[in-house]
Amino acid sequence: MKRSVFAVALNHRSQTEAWHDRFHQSPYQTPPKTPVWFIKPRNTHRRDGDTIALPSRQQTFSGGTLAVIIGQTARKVAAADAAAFIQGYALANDLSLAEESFYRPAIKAKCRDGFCPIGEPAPLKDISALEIITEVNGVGKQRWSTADLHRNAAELIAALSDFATLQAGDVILLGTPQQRIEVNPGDEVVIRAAGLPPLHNHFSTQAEAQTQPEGHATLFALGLNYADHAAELEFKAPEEPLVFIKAPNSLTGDHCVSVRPDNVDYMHYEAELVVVIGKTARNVSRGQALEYVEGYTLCNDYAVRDYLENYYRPNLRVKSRDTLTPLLPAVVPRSAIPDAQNLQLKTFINGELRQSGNTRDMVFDVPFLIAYLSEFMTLQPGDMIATGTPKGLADVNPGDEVVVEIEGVGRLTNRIVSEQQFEESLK
Ligand SMILES: O=C(O)C/C(=C\C=C(/O)C(=O)O)C(=O)O
Ligand SMILES: [Mg+2]
Repeated sequence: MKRSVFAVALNHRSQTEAWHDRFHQSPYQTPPKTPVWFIKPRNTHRRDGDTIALPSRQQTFSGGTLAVIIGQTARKVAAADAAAFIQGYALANDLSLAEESFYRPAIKAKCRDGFCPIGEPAPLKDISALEIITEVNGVGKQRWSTADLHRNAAELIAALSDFATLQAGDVILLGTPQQRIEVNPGDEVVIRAAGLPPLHNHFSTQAEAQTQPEGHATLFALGLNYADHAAELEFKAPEEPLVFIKAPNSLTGDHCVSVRPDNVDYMHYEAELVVVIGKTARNVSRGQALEYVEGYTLCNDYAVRDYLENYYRPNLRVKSRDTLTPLLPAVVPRSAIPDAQNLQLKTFINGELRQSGNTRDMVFDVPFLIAYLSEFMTLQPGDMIATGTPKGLADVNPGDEVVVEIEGVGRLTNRIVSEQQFEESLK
């Protein structure tokens, strides 16, 4: 089944208590006002009974949690109505390396292969104070209650479905306490809760042979991968790639509309070269990286910057809203693009050139990005990397026609509509 697994950080009281002082200092300044969403992409998905390979040099921590399984399309659902959109619940493990920062997406810590096993679902009537128990090698190591979450399942469905349409089979992980449980090769971990099938996983140094995972292809995106763009947002160019993941609900195609939320000041277009992975890539060197590229396309990585908070920047509310990622479906084969690091990118608003740059100015080039990601996770055929945007951001408004273009790759047109126009088009 194709499904998106959304997860929320900092939803357990013990986490916000532990981070309280840090969240009043730089770069955070204030505690988060909205849920801090992240995505567990398909390479992390595993099932009950699967063996999970642990990274060799870093300590991994278990994060037993409850997964809410969505039963029907959910869009702008009020918390009071959310129960009708829940098909059931399952136990899950939001595995992670140590959480040292909440400032940028913790892809390296949370999105490693196998870092999200989810058990079999079951209906449950009341999850308001469900005890989630973690046992390692038969010994109880942790017990926590969903009563200690800041937001319950209904409130999270309401918050997420406000900007992201959820589909049947999508999953929301409710969060974990600050204290996590170490897991080591050889461990048997069982997550239990009354009324749900337990989730058993064996941990090892060896990965089991994986078939092509089910689930949506992952669209990785780069933040601030052009130094001139970083400067215009008053950032320094990054020293390590800033990777985030765009949720599938945000994707649209050529000649589609993108919705500008009401009452915002900054909806920015971003023309980006997109690399499409052609074959499974794990621990690929820079020298070999291009052999794993099927071809190239382009996207417009819209951002509603009013919604930026200094947590998991950029949060899904900024970049993964419905309709905010127009993507050209046609992929130009790698053989047709002799040098992906010398392509002109342009954005036109109502025919006027507003953004212009060249892929030669990427801070981290395509081979580097493939080598970097494949060092800690497996890239699968169909996965994509949106490589960041150059300088030249400007606000767009309902009625604007936005064209992004990359020489030799294509031209992608879309139109901005207001929320009201969009709602009317759905009737
Ligand atoms: O959103 C921001 O302000 C910066 C950012 C992401 C930027 C891009 O998507 C881009 O440079 O293409 C971030 O990760 O904070
Ligand atoms: Mg971008």
